[in-house]
Amino acid sequence: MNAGGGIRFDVVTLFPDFVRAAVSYGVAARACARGLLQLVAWNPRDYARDRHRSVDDRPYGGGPGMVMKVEPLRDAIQAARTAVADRASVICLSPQGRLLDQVRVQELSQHSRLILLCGRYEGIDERLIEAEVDEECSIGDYVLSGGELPAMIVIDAVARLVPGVLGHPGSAGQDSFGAGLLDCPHYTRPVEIGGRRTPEVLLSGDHQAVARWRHKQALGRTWLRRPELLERCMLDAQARSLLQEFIDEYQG
Ligand SMILES: CC(C)(C)c1cccc(C(=O)NCC2(NC(=O)c3cccc4nocc34)CCCC2)c1
Repeated sequence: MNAGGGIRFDVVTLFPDFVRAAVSYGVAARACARGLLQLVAWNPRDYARDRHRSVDDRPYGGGPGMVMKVEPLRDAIQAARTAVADRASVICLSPQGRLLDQVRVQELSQHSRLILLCGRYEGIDERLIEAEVDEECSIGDYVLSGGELPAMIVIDAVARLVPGVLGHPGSAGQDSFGAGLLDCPHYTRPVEIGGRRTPEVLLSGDHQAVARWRHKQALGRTWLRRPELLERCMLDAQARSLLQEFIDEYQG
Protein backbone atom coordinates (compact mmCIF):
# COMPACT_ATOMS: atom_id res chain seq x y z
CA MET A 1 0.00 0.00 0.00
CA ASN A 2 1.20 3.56 -0.59
CA ALA A 3 1.02 6.48 1.79
CA GLY A 4 -2.71 6.76 1.26
CA GLY A 5 -2.93 3.06 2.07
CA GLY A 6 -4.10 2.27 -1.45
CA ILE A 7 -2.55 0.37 -4.32
CA ARG A 8 -1.69 1.34 -7.88
CA PHE A 9 -1.62 -1.10 -10.79
CA ASP A 10 0.25 -0.18 -13.97
CA VAL A 11 -0.81 -2.63 -16.67
CA VAL A 12 1.18 -3.07 -19.86
CA THR A 13 -1.33 -4.33 -22.42
CA LEU A 14 -2.38 -4.04 -26.06
CA PHE A 15 -6.00 -3.72 -24.85
CA PRO A 16 -6.22 -0.94 -22.21
CA ASP A 17 -10.02 -0.67 -22.36
CA PHE A 18 -10.31 -4.39 -21.69
CA VAL A 19 -8.34 -4.30 -18.43
CA ARG A 20 -9.96 -1.02 -17.32
CA ALA A 21 -13.19 -3.01 -16.97
CA ALA A 22 -11.63 -4.67 -13.91
CA VAL A 23 -12.02 -1.43 -11.96
CA SER A 24 -15.20 -0.12 -13.59
CA TYR A 25 -17.77 -2.07 -11.55
CA GLY A 26 -18.74 -2.79 -7.96
CA VAL A 27 -16.38 -2.44 -5.03
CA ALA A 28 -13.37 -1.85 -7.28
CA ALA A 29 -15.06 1.12 -8.98
CA ARG A 30 -15.96 2.59 -5.59
CA ALA A 31 -12.41 2.04 -4.36
CA CYS A 32 -11.12 3.94 -7.42
CA ALA A 33 -13.52 6.79 -6.76
CA ARG A 34 -12.16 6.94 -3.22
CA GLY A 35 -8.53 6.91 -4.35
CA LEU A 36 -7.82 3.55 -2.67
CA LEU A 37 -7.22 1.86 -6.01
CA GLN A 38 -5.60 3.14 -9.20
CA LEU A 39 -5.18 1.50 -12.60
CA VAL A 40 -3.02 3.03 -15.32
CA ALA A 41 -2.70 1.19 -18.66
CA TRP A 42 0.34 1.42 -20.93
CA ASN A 43 -0.03 0.27 -24.53
CA PRO A 44 3.20 -1.06 -26.12
CA ARG A 45 1.87 0.07 -29.51
CA ASP A 46 2.40 3.66 -28.35
CA TYR A 47 6.10 2.82 -28.02
CA ALA A 48 6.51 1.00 -31.36
CA ARG A 49 9.01 3.06 -33.33
CA ASP A 50 8.66 1.68 -36.83
CA ARG A 51 6.29 3.07 -39.47
CA HIS A 52 3.85 0.20 -39.01
CA ARG A 53 3.98 0.53 -35.22
CA SER A 54 4.54 -3.21 -34.98
CA VAL A 55 4.60 -4.84 -31.55
CA ASP A 56 5.09 -8.39 -32.81
CA ASP A 57 7.20 -10.24 -35.33
CA ARG A 58 7.74 -13.71 -36.72
CA PRO A 59 9.42 -16.28 -34.45
CA TYR A 60 13.09 -17.17 -34.97
CA GLY A 61 13.25 -20.87 -35.68
CA GLY A 62 9.98 -20.67 -37.61
CA GLY A 63 6.63 -22.04 -36.52
CA PRO A 64 3.10 -20.63 -36.37
CA GLY A 65 2.03 -17.31 -34.86
CA MET A 66 3.92 -14.22 -33.80
CA VAL A 67 6.09 -13.18 -30.85
CA MET A 68 5.85 -9.88 -28.92
CA LYS A 69 8.91 -7.74 -29.60
CA VAL A 70 11.27 -6.56 -26.84
CA GLU A 71 11.53 -2.84 -27.58
CA PRO A 72 7.88 -1.70 -27.38
CA LEU A 73 7.37 -3.68 -24.15
CA ARG A 74 10.66 -2.49 -22.63
CA ASP A 75 9.82 1.17 -23.38
CA ALA A 76 6.25 0.82 -22.08
CA ILE A 77 7.53 -0.74 -18.84
CA GLN A 78 10.14 2.03 -18.54
CA ALA A 79 7.42 4.65 -18.97
CA ALA A 80 5.39 2.97 -16.22
CA ARG A 81 8.42 2.81 -13.90
CA THR A 82 9.17 6.52 -14.28
CA ALA A 83 5.52 7.53 -13.90
CA VAL A 84 5.70 7.02 -10.16
CA ALA A 85 8.94 7.25 -8.22
CA ASP A 86 8.90 4.23 -5.98
CA ARG A 87 10.32 0.92 -7.15
CA ALA A 88 7.68 -1.41 -8.54
CA SER A 89 7.72 -5.17 -9.01
CA VAL A 90 7.06 -6.30 -12.57
CA ILE A 91 4.81 -9.35 -12.70
CA CYS A 92 4.30 -11.10 -16.03
CA LEU A 93 1.02 -13.03 -16.30
CA SER A 94 2.08 -16.24 -18.00
CA PRO A 95 1.33 -19.98 -18.23
CA GLN A 96 4.90 -20.55 -17.06
CA GLY A 97 4.24 -18.66 -13.86
CA ARG A 98 3.76 -19.73 -10.27
CA LEU A 99 0.13 -20.67 -9.68
CA LEU A 100 -1.79 -17.83 -8.01
CA ASP A 101 -3.48 -18.64 -4.70
CA GLN A 102 -4.86 -16.61 -1.81
CA VAL A 103 -1.53 -16.78 0.05
CA ARG A 104 0.18 -15.17 -2.96
CA VAL A 105 -2.65 -12.63 -3.27
CA GLN A 106 -2.10 -11.64 0.38
CA GLU A 107 1.63 -11.17 -0.34
CA LEU A 108 0.96 -9.08 -3.45
CA SER A 109 -1.46 -6.84 -1.53
CA GLN A 110 1.47 -5.62 0.59
CA HIS A 111 2.90 -3.71 -2.38
CA SER A 112 2.00 -0.04 -2.92
CA ARG A 113 2.22 -0.54 -6.66
CA LEU A 114 2.56 -3.40 -9.13
CA ILE A 115 3.37 -3.40 -12.84
CA LEU A 116 1.45 -6.17 -14.60
CA LEU A 117 2.62 -7.37 -18.02
CA CYS A 118 0.12 -9.09 -20.33
CA GLY A 119 1.23 -11.35 -23.18
CA ARG A 120 -0.55 -11.89 -26.47
CA TYR A 121 0.15 -13.93 -29.65
CA GLU A 122 2.40 -16.92 -28.89
CA GLY A 123 4.14 -15.05 -26.07
CA ILE A 124 6.84 -12.52 -25.21
CA ASP A 125 10.47 -12.52 -26.39
CA GLU A 126 12.37 -14.29 -23.60
CA ARG A 127 15.00 -11.53 -23.38
CA LEU A 128 12.36 -9.03 -22.23
CA ILE A 129 11.31 -11.45 -19.47
CA GLU A 130 14.95 -11.94 -18.41
CA ALA A 131 15.68 -8.19 -18.41
CA GLU A 132 12.50 -6.72 -16.93
CA VAL A 133 10.30 -9.29 -15.16
CA ASP A 134 10.62 -9.96 -11.42
CA GLU A 135 8.26 -12.90 -11.41
CA GLU A 136 5.78 -14.79 -13.58
CA CYS A 137 2.32 -15.61 -12.27
CA SER A 138 -0.29 -18.01 -13.70
CA ILE A 139 -3.98 -18.19 -12.87
CA GLY A 140 -4.29 -21.80 -13.98
CA ASP A 141 -3.73 -24.49 -16.54
CA TYR A 142 -5.87 -23.69 -19.57
CA VAL A 143 -5.09 -22.05 -22.92
CA LEU A 144 -6.01 -18.36 -23.05
CA SER A 145 -5.80 -15.66 -25.72
CA GLY A 146 -3.89 -13.19 -23.57
CA GLY A 147 -2.73 -12.20 -20.12
CA GLU A 148 -5.40 -9.50 -19.69
CA LEU A 149 -8.06 -11.64 -17.98
CA PRO A 150 -5.39 -13.05 -15.63
CA ALA A 151 -4.26 -9.49 -14.86
CA MET A 152 -7.87 -8.52 -14.10
CA ILE A 153 -8.14 -11.47 -11.71
CA VAL A 154 -4.99 -10.39 -9.88
CA ILE A 155 -6.33 -6.82 -9.66
CA ASP A 156 -9.70 -7.98 -8.29
CA ALA A 157 -8.27 -10.41 -5.74
CA VAL A 158 -5.56 -8.00 -4.48
CA ALA A 159 -7.82 -4.93 -4.43
CA ARG A 160 -10.24 -6.69 -2.07
CA LEU A 161 -7.50 -6.94 0.54
CA VAL A 162 -6.68 -3.22 0.51
CA PRO A 163 -8.00 -1.74 3.78
CA GLY A 164 -11.19 0.20 3.19
CA VAL A 165 -12.03 -1.36 -0.18
CA LEU A 166 -14.50 -3.85 1.25
CA GLY A 167 -17.35 -2.31 3.25
CA HIS A 168 -16.94 -4.81 6.05
CA PRO A 169 -13.89 -7.11 6.23
CA GLY A 170 -14.74 -10.76 6.65
CA SER A 171 -17.35 -10.59 3.92
CA ALA A 172 -17.56 -12.98 0.96
CA GLY A 173 -14.59 -15.23 0.52
CA GLN A 174 -12.78 -13.97 3.61
CA ASP A 175 -14.34 -16.90 5.45
CA SER A 176 -14.38 -16.16 9.12
CA PHE A 177 -13.39 -19.70 10.08
CA GLY A 178 -9.76 -19.12 9.22
CA ALA A 179 -8.09 -19.10 5.82
CA GLY A 180 -8.90 -21.46 3.05
CA LEU A 181 -12.24 -23.21 3.65
CA LEU A 182 -14.95 -23.31 0.99
CA ASP A 183 -18.08 -21.27 1.67
CA CYS A 184 -21.06 -22.59 3.61
CA PRO A 185 -24.43 -22.65 1.77
CA HIS A 186 -26.24 -19.28 1.60
CA TYR A 187 -30.00 -18.65 1.82
CA THR A 188 -32.29 -15.62 1.58
CA ARG A 189 -36.05 -14.94 1.17
CA PRO A 190 -38.40 -16.64 0.45
CA VAL A 191 -38.01 -19.17 3.28
CA GLU A 192 -39.27 -21.95 0.96
CA ILE A 193 -39.16 -22.13 -2.82
CA GLY A 194 -39.62 -24.99 -5.25
CA GLY A 195 -40.34 -27.29 -2.34
CA ARG A 196 -36.94 -26.58 -0.79
CA ARG A 197 -36.91 -25.02 2.67
CA THR A 198 -34.22 -22.98 4.39
CA PRO A 199 -32.44 -24.98 7.15
CA GLU A 200 -34.27 -24.32 10.41
CA VAL A 201 -31.11 -23.37 12.32
CA LEU A 202 -30.78 -20.28 10.10
CA LEU A 203 -34.29 -19.17 11.13
CA SER A 204 -33.74 -19.84 14.83
CA GLY A 205 -32.11 -16.55 15.79
CA ASP A 206 -29.57 -18.57 17.77
CA HIS A 207 -26.38 -16.88 16.52
CA GLN A 208 -24.10 -19.41 18.18
CA ALA A 209 -25.96 -22.31 16.57
CA VAL A 210 -25.87 -20.51 13.20
CA ALA A 211 -22.11 -19.93 13.47
CA ARG A 212 -21.57 -23.57 14.43
CA TRP A 213 -23.74 -24.81 11.54
CA ARG A 214 -21.92 -22.55 9.03
CA HIS A 215 -18.49 -23.66 10.23
CA LYS A 216 -19.52 -27.32 10.08
CA GLN A 217 -20.89 -26.88 6.54
CA ALA A 218 -17.72 -25.08 5.40
CA LEU A 219 -15.56 -27.84 6.85
CA GLY A 220 -17.76 -30.60 5.42
CA ARG A 221 -17.99 -29.11 1.94
CA THR A 222 -14.24 -28.58 1.83
CA TRP A 223 -13.72 -32.21 2.89
CA LEU A 224 -16.16 -33.44 0.22
CA ARG A 225 -15.20 -31.21 -2.70
CA ARG A 226 -11.64 -29.98 -2.17
CA PRO A 227 -9.91 -32.23 0.41
CA GLU A 228 -6.52 -30.89 -0.70
CA LEU A 229 -7.51 -27.43 0.61
CA LEU A 230 -8.19 -29.02 3.98
CA GLU A 231 -4.58 -30.22 4.12
CA ARG A 232 -3.41 -26.60 4.17
CA CYS A 233 -5.67 -25.53 7.04
CA MET A 234 -4.46 -26.12 10.55
CA LEU A 235 -7.74 -27.31 12.08
CA ASP A 236 -8.02 -26.78 15.83
CA ALA A 237 -9.63 -29.42 18.06
CA GLN A 238 -13.07 -27.82 17.81
CA ALA A 239 -12.92 -27.73 14.00
CA ARG A 240 -11.74 -31.33 13.83
CA SER A 241 -14.65 -32.53 15.98
CA LEU A 242 -17.12 -30.48 13.92
CA LEU A 243 -15.76 -32.04 10.74
CA GLN A 244 -15.98 -35.52 12.27
CA GLU A 245 -19.62 -34.83 13.15
CA PHE A 246 -20.25 -33.88 9.49
CA ILE A 247 -18.47 -37.00 8.22
CA ASP A 248 -20.39 -39.28 10.61
CA GLU A 249 -23.69 -37.80 9.42
CA TYR A 250 -22.59 -37.95 5.79
CA GLN A 251 -21.61 -41.59 6.00
CA GLY A 252 -24.92 -42.26 7.78
C1 LIG B 1 -1.18 -23.79 -19.22
C2 LIG B 1 -1.11 -24.59 -20.53
C3 LIG B 1 -2.54 -24.99 -20.94
C4 LIG B 1 -0.29 -25.85 -20.30
C5 LIG B 1 -0.49 -23.71 -21.62
C6 LIG B 1 0.72 -24.08 -22.22
C7 LIG B 1 1.25 -23.26 -23.20
C8 LIG B 1 0.62 -22.05 -23.57
C9 LIG B 1 -0.58 -21.70 -22.96
C10 LIG B 1 -1.28 -20.44 -23.33
O1 LIG B 1 -2.40 -20.22 -22.93
N1 LIG B 1 -0.61 -19.54 -24.10
C11 LIG B 1 -1.24 -18.31 -24.53
C12 LIG B 1 -1.02 -17.19 -23.51
N2 LIG B 1 -1.53 -17.64 -22.24
C13 LIG B 1 -1.49 -16.92 -21.09
O2 LIG B 1 -1.07 -15.80 -21.01
C14 LIG B 1 -1.98 -17.64 -19.86
C15 LIG B 1 -2.55 -18.91 -19.95
C16 LIG B 1 -3.00 -19.56 -18.79
C17 LIG B 1 -2.91 -18.98 -17.52
C18 LIG B 1 -2.34 -17.71 -17.43
N3 LIG B 1 -2.13 -16.92 -16.34
O3 LIG B 1 -1.57 -15.78 -16.76
C19 LIG B 1 -1.39 -15.81 -18.09
C20 LIG B 1 -1.89 -17.02 -18.57
C21 LIG B 1 0.46 -16.80 -23.44
C22 LIG B 1 0.68 -15.75 -24.51
C23 LIG B 1 -0.68 -15.22 -24.88
C24 LIG B 1 -1.69 -15.91 -24.00
C25 LIG B 1 -1.14 -22.52 -21.98
